[in-house]
Formats: sequence, C-alpha cells, structure tokens
Amino acid sequence: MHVVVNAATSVDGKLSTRRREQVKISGEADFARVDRLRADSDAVLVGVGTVLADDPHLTVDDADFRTERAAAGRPAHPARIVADSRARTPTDARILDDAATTYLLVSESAPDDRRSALETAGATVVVAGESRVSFPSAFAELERRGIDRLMVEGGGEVIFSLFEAGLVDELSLYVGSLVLGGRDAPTLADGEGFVESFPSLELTGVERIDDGVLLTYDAS
Ligand SMILES: NC(=O)C1=CN([C@@H]2O[C@H](COP(=O)(O)OP(=O)(O)OC[C@H]3O[C@@H](n4cnc5c(N)ncnc54)[C@H](O)[C@@H]3O)[C@@H](O)[C@H]2O)C=CC1
Ligand SMILES: Nc1nc(O)c(N)c(N[C@@H]2O[C@H](COP(=O)(O)O)[C@@H](O)[C@H]2O)n1
Repeated sequence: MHVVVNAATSVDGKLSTRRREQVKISGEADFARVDRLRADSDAVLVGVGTVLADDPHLTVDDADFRTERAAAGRPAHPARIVADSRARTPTDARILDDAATTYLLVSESAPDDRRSALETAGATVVVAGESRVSFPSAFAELERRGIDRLMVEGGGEVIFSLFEAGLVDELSLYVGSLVLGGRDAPTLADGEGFVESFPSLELTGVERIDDGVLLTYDAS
C-alpha cells in the first residue's frame, strides 16, 4: 500500500488551536489540491480525535473529479477510514453517511455495544490490535479489501504512529502564514515523540500556494 500523509500547519507547526477547534489554514488553491489528492486515493484516513474535533466528511468536492473516478469504474468518493481504538465515533458523525464506504479500525478493547451501534450506523468494522489500533495489521486487511493508495489527513497522534511504524511513503505539508501557538495545541506529529532515531525525509518540492508554502517529501 502507498501511504500519502497530507496536512496543513501554521508556521509554528500547529494543526489547530489549543482548544482543538478546526482552523482554516489552507486557502482556496490548497483545498483544491487536497481535493485532487482525495480523488486520486482509494481511501482517506483520519484518527477519531479529528472526527470528534472536526466532524469531517472526507468526500471529493469537485464534480469533474467524481465523474473521472466513475469513468474509471471507481466509486465517486474514496472510502473513509477512522482509527478509533475504543469505537468512540459518534453514530451521527458525518463520516458515517451513505456517500461512501466507511471503515472503522478498532482494537480488541472496543466495547461490543459500541461496535454494534457503529455497524448499525453503517460502518464496516475492522479489528486490529489489542488496546490500540495496530496499523501494520489494519493496513494488511485494507489491502486485502482493495485499498492500494491511502491518503492520511491527520491528526497528530495518528501521523506520529504511522511514522513510528515506518508506514509513510510521502508527506505533503502546507504551511500557512499564521501563528497559532499553544504548548498543548496539536502538531504534525505528537504521540510519544522520537528521542534517538528520527524518520528522515527527502525534500522533493517547494511551491508557493495561496499565501503559504507546500513542502513535499519522500518518506519511504
Ligand atoms: N490542519 C490539518 O491539516 C488537520 C488538523 N487536524 C486537527 O488535529 C486535531 C486532532 O488530532 P489528534 O488529537 O492528534 O487526533 P487524531 O485524529 O490523530 O486521533 C487520535 C486518536 O486516534 C486513535 N488511535 C487509534 N489507534 C491509534 C494509533 N495506533 N496511534 C495513534 N492514535 C490512534 C486514538 O483514539 C487516538 O486518541 C484536531 O484539532 C483537528 O482539528 C486534524 C487533521 C488535519
Ligand atoms: N488541508 C487542510 N487544510 C486545512 O486548513 C485544514 N483545516 C484541514 N483539515 C482537514 O480537513 C478535514 C475536513 O474535511 P471535510 O471538508 O469535512 O471533508 C479535517 O477533518 C481535517 O482532516 N486540511
């Protein structure tokens, strides 16, 4: 599976505010680029922290991109995937509507009643890992279900885990021209943090978009 992480941060590396409220960091042209990335993907993944904070829809906005996908025999929208160890996704989350297939990656510790409620709400539940989602085994299962190109949209906990597991192939990072600050605000990669061996990236592109900069990296 080819994994592309995309995120937008402030110049001080924050994904959102200390209140974890969504901030529009990207401008119009960058959101159009993100839409293109979604349209080129088999699935888009976020963590449950992002679902709880943003209630995202994760569908393709541009009708031409959807038509292009349909012409290639693909569903109009990529599948949506939530990493949600304890099945905390609300049953009325936008990600569970019938616009696209939604996979919920849960761990063995997810309560049965929450799993059933989310299945009833339309999710396809995949169990991987004991207390938290094991991305290597979850991705192997997703690959068996036909997901070869995966886009990851955040947040910082999930992105850290994917770097830690060596599962990131590409990173595209839009740096908007604003400062969010806050020692508790989420950053591109949170989690435990690395102390000895750091994932190193190869810078493959620098481009001005809107009033910010798109940095692209090869991480494989
Ligand atoms: N500016 C941007 O591009 C984006 C910003 N955001 C912002 O990021 C914040 C949410 O990020 P986070 O709180 O970091 O949450 P997150 O979206 O990374 O989700 C973390 C949760 O995922 C679950 N999870 C399951 N297995 C896991 C594993 N192996 N490793 C890590 N997590 C695992 C856990 O329940 C964990 O609490 C929000 O404020 C949101 O607005 C989110 C996405 C993109
Ligand atoms: N690329 C990007 N730029 C920003 O400025 C952002 N705030 C985000 N956030 C991500 O977009 C998701 C919202 O998706 P929908 O519009 O609801 O489909 C949000 O959940 C973050 O993953 N991204």
